[in-house]
Parts: sequence; C-alpha cells; structure tokens
Amino acid sequence: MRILADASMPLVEKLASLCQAAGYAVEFDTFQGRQPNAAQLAVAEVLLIRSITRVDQTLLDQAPQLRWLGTATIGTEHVDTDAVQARGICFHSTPGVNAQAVGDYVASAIAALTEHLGHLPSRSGRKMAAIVGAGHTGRAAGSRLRAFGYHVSYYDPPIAAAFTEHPVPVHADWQRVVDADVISIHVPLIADGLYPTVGLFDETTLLSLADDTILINASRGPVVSEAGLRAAKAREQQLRVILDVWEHEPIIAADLLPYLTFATPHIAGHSVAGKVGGTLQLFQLFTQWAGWTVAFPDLAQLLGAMADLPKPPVIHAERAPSAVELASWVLSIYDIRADDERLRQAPATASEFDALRRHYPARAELSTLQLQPAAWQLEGNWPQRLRLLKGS
Ligand SMILES: NC(=O)C1=CN([C@@H]2O[C@H](COP(=O)(O)OP(=O)(O)OC[C@H]3O[C@@H](n4cnc5c(N)ncnc54)[C@H](O)[C@@H]3O)[C@@H](O)[C@H]2O)C=CC1
Ligand SMILES: O=C(O)C(=O)[C@H](O)COP(=O)(O)O
Repeated sequence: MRILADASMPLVEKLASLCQAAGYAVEFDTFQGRQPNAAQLAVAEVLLIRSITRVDQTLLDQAPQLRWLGTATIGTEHVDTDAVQARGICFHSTPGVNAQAVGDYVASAIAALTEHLGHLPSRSGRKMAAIVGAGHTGRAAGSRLRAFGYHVSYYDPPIAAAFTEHPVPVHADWQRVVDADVISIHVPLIADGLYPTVGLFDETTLLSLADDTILINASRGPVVSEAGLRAAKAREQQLRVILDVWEHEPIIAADLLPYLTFATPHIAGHSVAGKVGGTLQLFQLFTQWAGWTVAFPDLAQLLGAMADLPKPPVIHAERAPSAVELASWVLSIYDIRADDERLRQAPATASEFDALRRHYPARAELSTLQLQPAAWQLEGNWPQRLRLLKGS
C-alpha cells in the first residue's frame, strides 16, 4: 500500500514502520508544505493530511489510485467530501482529537488576563461565560472556565433543536451569549443551512458587545468578521479579543494586531498529545479498514517514549490557590503569551505563518498538572475544580 503523509504529522514514519514490521507491504512517502506534488499524488493509495491541505476535485483528479483519505484534524472544511464520496474514497477525520488542547488554550488566555489584571476578568462581576458550540472543544473550554469560577452556559441551537441527550445543558438564547463576560467560540465552519457560522460574529454583533467583553475565537477565522473587528477598533471599543484563527489564513490581519489582546497562528489544538493522537487515530482507522492487525502502542505509551515532551513541575501549595495563583499554574504548563509574542515578531506573511506552525514547540496539556498532595485539595469544590481544570 502506498501511503503519502504530511511530513509534519508527528510519529507518522514510526507508525508506518510498525505496519511494515507487522508484515504489511507499505511504501511510505511524505510531502512538505500545503499540497503534495503531482508525482506523489499519481501513485498515492492512502493520503494522510492536516488542515492546510485542500482536497478538492483538482487534487482528486491527480490522485487516480487514492482509496483512503484521513485528516488528523477535527475540522473538515478543507475536504470536498462530496467529491471524495463520489470517487468512492473512504474518508475519516479525527473528532475530538485535540479538544483538550483547545480547552487549555482558552484556560491560558484567561490565566494570562487574570495575571495581568490581578483578578479573574469579569466586566459585570457576575462571572458569566458563554460557549458557542457545545461539542468536543466547546466542552473542554467550558470545563476550564468552570474551574476558574465562571458560570458557563452553552449556546448550541442545532443540539437544542434536536432535543437529544447531550453531555452538557444547551440553549439557543443569543442574548445570553452577547451579554456574557467571556465568549468562547467553538463551532465548525458552515456557510449555509439552518445554522451557518460564517460571519456569526459580524460587525453588528461585535459593535453591540460591551466594553471589556472577552471574545475568544479558536474555531475557524471566518466565524468572526475581521471587517467587524476593524470597525470596533476604529470606534475604540474596549474589547479583549483573542484570535487563534484568521479569516484569510495563512494571511493574518496584521493591521488588527495592536487591537488584539492575544493573537496566535492557529495553534490552539497543537499540544503534543493532540497532534500525536491525530496520527495514531488515523493509523488505527486505516489499518482497521485495510483489515490489518497491527499492535500500535497507546497514546500514553507513544508520549512516554518522546524525549522532548516538557515535564511540568510539581506544584507545592499548602492552601487553596487564589485566581492569580491558579492562573500561574496554568501558565507554567502552557503560556499563550509566548505564542502571541512569536506571531507578533514574525513577518506577517503566509510562509512565516506556516513556519510558526511547522516549528511549534512541544506543548504539554493541563492534564499533566501535578500538585503535591495537601488537605485543601479534598475540601469544598476543589476536587471538582481541579478535575475540570485538567479536563477529566
Ligand atoms: N484552532 C484550532 O486549533 C482548532 C480548531 N477547531 C475548530 O473547532 C471546531 C469545533 O470543534 P469541536 O468542538 O471538536 O466540534 P464538534 O463537532 O464536537 O462540535 C461543534 C458544535 O458546534 C455546534 N454548532 C454548529 N453550528 C452552530 C451554530 N451556528 N451555533 C452554535 N453552535 C453550532 C454543533 O451543534 C456542535 O455541537 C472544528 O470544526 C474546527 O473547525 C478544532 C480543533 C482545533
Ligand atoms: O483539528 C482541527 O480542526 C484544527 O484546526 C487543527 O488543530 C489544526 O491543526 P493542523 O492540522 O493544521 O496542524
């Protein structure tokens, strides 16, 4: 089987070699950058991609042998699924695979603001947070915000309309979203239908937000209108906007940088566990489809064998933390400010954007937080808050 994979998928070569070691005939090749070249596509039977590779009719026409396509991402809008289906190609994404990392991103943004202000940010004093999209990443973000002490509501009209059981209560009250102190966006990119998300936060909505509202977008760029943000900037509206994703990626809205509280190059999901988990899931799905029996290590074993994974320090705290102390624990594991700094210092070009992502430093997850045992951890709501912070 000829497997072609994005070269920046961690451990992809190792997992391909495990297939070979199990006795299966695998010819393995990788591609650099956004699109594979025509010679590679001409022979590929299996294609493993990330969010930057566009799979459309043009690519499919170049890949006549393609039978299995996998993207190590949650989002799938870069794949023309109708065209893929029409060709009879089996397609898989990796739902939820980097959701914990996205939750950590939101936690780090709040932690950095808490440290800056000296208290948990809440313009209304009511500590209201609205998650937009109650799926994997939205719930992971909601869990961290609850750990910080926010009252979290989940806006998700598609789920609300379906009246099905869901892991968290959902609502369809938009006013509750725009009134919140923190709004964190976690929807797929949807252009049409009953619940489109493109332009969900358009100029009118953005201009209606109260000063000091925190708006975090770690979903897809076109969900928040950059023109709308420009209008808010022109009016000197005091929003605290955190953007991980951009309307015209890989081009960022460089003119907005001075207005943004934190700006990052689409790395919210880029923990090592999130990325390795994506590679592993794709190999598991592909080998299952192929009818192969390969004993892959589990995610913990794969991570344990990685030498460059940061080891978070053990935190000693004899009493329950203040919001600022809790924030410092989060920042000791993942500090969004370092990502923000790297983006601001790099030239605002497409190639630099891609390079920042390709050379992203190894990042641990909040689930690795280690506390020296102390009595307070068993008192009040701390057992729950600590679990929520770690996303468990
Ligand atoms: N910045 C990054 O690094 C990452 C970004 N993402 C993006 O985040 C998106 C969401 O990921 P998950 O939470 O894992 O997806 P999911 O599929 O688990 O959940 C998405 C939720 O959004 C809801 N939704 C759909 N349309 C909506 C609307 N108009 N208003 C409110 N809610 C709506 C759905 O009902 C669903 O519950 C992905 O599709 C991807 O585009 C995902 C991972 C990493
Ligand atoms: O999973 C998704 O959806 C994402 O946006 C990814 O975290 C983006 O990662 P890459 O595949 O572009 O590295």
